Parts: sequence; C-alpha cells; structure tokens
Amino acid sequence: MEKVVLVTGANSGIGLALCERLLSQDGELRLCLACRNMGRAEAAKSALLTSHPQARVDLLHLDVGSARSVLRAAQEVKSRYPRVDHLYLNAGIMPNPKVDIKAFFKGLFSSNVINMFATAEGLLTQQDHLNSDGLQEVFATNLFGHFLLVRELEPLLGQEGHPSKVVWTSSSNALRSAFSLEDFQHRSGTEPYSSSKYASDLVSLALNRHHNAQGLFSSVICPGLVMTNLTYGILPSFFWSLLMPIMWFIRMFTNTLTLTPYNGAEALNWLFLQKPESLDSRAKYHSLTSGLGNNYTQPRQMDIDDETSEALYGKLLELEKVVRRQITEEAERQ
Ligand SMILES: NC(=O)C1=CN([C@@H]2O[C@H](COP(=O)(O)OP(=O)(O)OC[C@H]3O[C@@H](n4cnc5c(N)ncnc54)[C@H](OP(=O)(O)O)[C@@H]3O)[C@@H](O)[C@H]2O)C=CC1
Ligand SMILES: CC(C)CCC[C@@H](C)[C@H]1CC[C@H]2C3=C(CC[C@]12C)[C@@]1(C)CCC(=O)[C@@H](C)[C@@H]1CC3
Repeated sequence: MEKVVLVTGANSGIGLALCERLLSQDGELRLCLACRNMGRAEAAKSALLTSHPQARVDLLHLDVGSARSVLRAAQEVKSRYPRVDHLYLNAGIMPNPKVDIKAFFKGLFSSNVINMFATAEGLLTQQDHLNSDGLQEVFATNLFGHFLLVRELEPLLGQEGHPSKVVWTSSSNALRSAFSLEDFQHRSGTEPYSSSKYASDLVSLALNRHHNAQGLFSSVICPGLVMTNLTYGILPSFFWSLLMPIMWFIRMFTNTLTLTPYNGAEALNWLFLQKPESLDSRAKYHSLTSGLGNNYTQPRQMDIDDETSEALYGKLLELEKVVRRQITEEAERQ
C-alpha cells in the first residue's frame, strides 16, 4: 500500500514547501492537504500538480482551531485511509504580534545578537483571544487541535509492522519562561505563541512515552527563521525591506536564518526519511542553512522534563473530556 502523509497548514509557507519536497522524494505518496480554507487548498493542490502531474493529492477541510472541525475531519480521515504513515502537525498562528523595538536595537549591538535572531527571546508579544470553544485561540490552534487530532487518529497511527511518525512544527521560540502548567492555555500572559510551542515539545515527549510501544513516534522540529505569511505579518513590508540585507549578512554567522520555506522544510523532509526507532524524543530537529546555502538537519536537546510533560499530558486529557462533553451536549440541544 502507498504511504499516506497528512499535512496540516499545507496551503502555504513551510507546509506547502514540505509537500513539494515530499512529492519530489516519493512519487507514490498519497498526500492529504488538511486546510481550513478550501480555496487556498485548491490553489496549493494545483501548484503541486503542475510540478508533479502524476501525484495523488487529496484535500481535507480542517480548522485545527475548532474542536468540532477536528472531530469531523478525523472521522473523514478514518473513512478514507486504512492508516496514516506520517502526520505533520504544522498549522500555526501568531496573532497581533508586537516587536519590542528598543529591545531589538539593544540586542543588535550586544553579544546576544545571534541568539536574538534565532529565538526572538524578549522581543515578541502577541494579543490572544477566546475562540468559539472558549479556549485561547493560539493554544487551540497551535497545540490543542493537533493534540485532539492525534488522539482521534490513534487507531490509524502505528499499526502492526507499520510504525507511524507524528511531527510537530515547533520553534526555537518555544521557551520554558513563557510556559506555566497552572496557565497552560496562557490566558494571562503576552507570549501565547512561545507558550504553545513549548507545550508542543512537552506533548511530543509524552506521546512517545505513552505510544512508542504501539508504533507511534513523535518528533519536533524548528524550521529556523523563514519568510512566510506568519513572519511577514510581524512587521510592515517596508521594515522587512530594510531588514533583509541585515538578515542576509547575519546569515553568514549563524545557520538558523533558513529564510526560504524550502530551506525551512529541511528537518521535516529529513524526518520523513528516518527510521522512527532511531529518533531521539528529547531532541528538537533544527533545519539549518550554512552561509553558502547548504541545508542540513541537526538535533539539539530540548529544555524539557518528564514530570512537566506528564502533568501537561494529564491536563490535556482532562480538557479533552470537557470539550467532548460540551460538543455532545450542544448536539443534543439542537
Ligand atoms: N516562519 C517562521 O519563521 C517559523 C514558523 N514556525 C511554524 O511553522 C508553521 C508553519 O508556519 P509558516 O509556514 O511560517 O506560516 P504560514 O502562515 O505560511 O503557514 C501557516 C499555515 O497554517 C494554516 N493555519 C493557520 N491556522 C489554521 C487553522 N485554524 N486551521 C488550519 N490551518 C491553519 C494556515 O492557513 P491559512 O492560509 O488559511 O491561514 C497556513 O497554511 C507554524 O506552526 C509556525 O508556528 C516555526 C518557527 C519559525
Ligand atoms: C527593525 C525591527 C524592529 C526589527 C525586528 C526584527 C524581528 C521582527 C525579528 C528578529 C528575530 C525574528 C524571529 C522571529 C520573528 C521576527 C523576528 C522577531 C520568529 C519569532 C518567527 C517565528 C518563530 O517561531 C521563531 C523561530 C522566529 C525567531 C526569530
């Protein structure tokens, strides 16, 4: 049977570049683009079919920020495919970002400049809000919707003799300092993006602890700093035009400025080729690009621990129960 690969947020940026790269790698794939906007999904499919006319590309309507949509989409996946070999949890948002310009210029002329461009630590805040499920939107989109999707698709992930890979697009902006178990949705802070990415690192570790025996292997990657809709949304285009020469210059001293979606998808593509059993569940796999433009993947140990990972996993299972109950009650009322 052909390999089934499902990619969330596949219609643009890193997700779309990954799809291009996977199709160049393996023409036999069954690729499923899981997107919230079907117009953009159709456009992505057409682009993929232009470069790979024989490819098998399916579309799936999925809004990861809505629990109802995730449950519906998971049902559809179960009816279409007997198993999922690779599940890329890539969709992500960073709403209303604000850059601390003073901190940026201070960082620019300090010894921390490389780290600043790699992690944006202390530079970025966002304004989040509640979604229709009553959850913080960034948490719901970047983490919880994906968690629910994995839970729903468990029967299709890791079947007898066929291990499956789950890959989270995390970030080097995943910072322990932004995350708290007591406020795991990040209701009260101003770094929901950072918190949600740190949470995905913790959940990936927990998934491995609970599901490796069943053949489900989870990994996290950081694509580096990539110019996509997400990053273009951070500053007006005028600022980016000014900043681009600095970025290309800094790229000679650091390998984390991958800049193009193709480069950013390096670690995602690399993981596709690895034996799941050979992967390190405590490592984040970084897409890196050398000054000469060569791409490679490097594992770096994450700043996570088993206790926090297990505690968060437990809290997400609890929240899952609440959300499922809410959906059932609403359906009964209608
Ligand atoms: N760019 C960068 O420098 C970095 C990016 N990342 C991560 O990479 C991932 C991909 O982002 P990137 O390619 O940069 O940005 P893009 O904005 O280009 O891609 C994000 C994708 O996620 C989709 N998406 C957003 N919300 C939802 C939702 N509720 N349901 C379904 N799909 C959704 C978007 O769809 P739509 O077109 O409908 O909005 C889009 O396809 C994200 O998780 C991001 O956090 C991590 C580190 C660095
Ligand atoms: C003149 C301006 C005020 C300059 C501001 C520069 C910033 C906009 C960038 C410097 C480091 C960048 C960065 C990211 C976004 C843009 C910057 C803050 C990310 C947070 C994007 C998403 C990620 O997940 C991270 C890996 C990126 C880290 C670096």
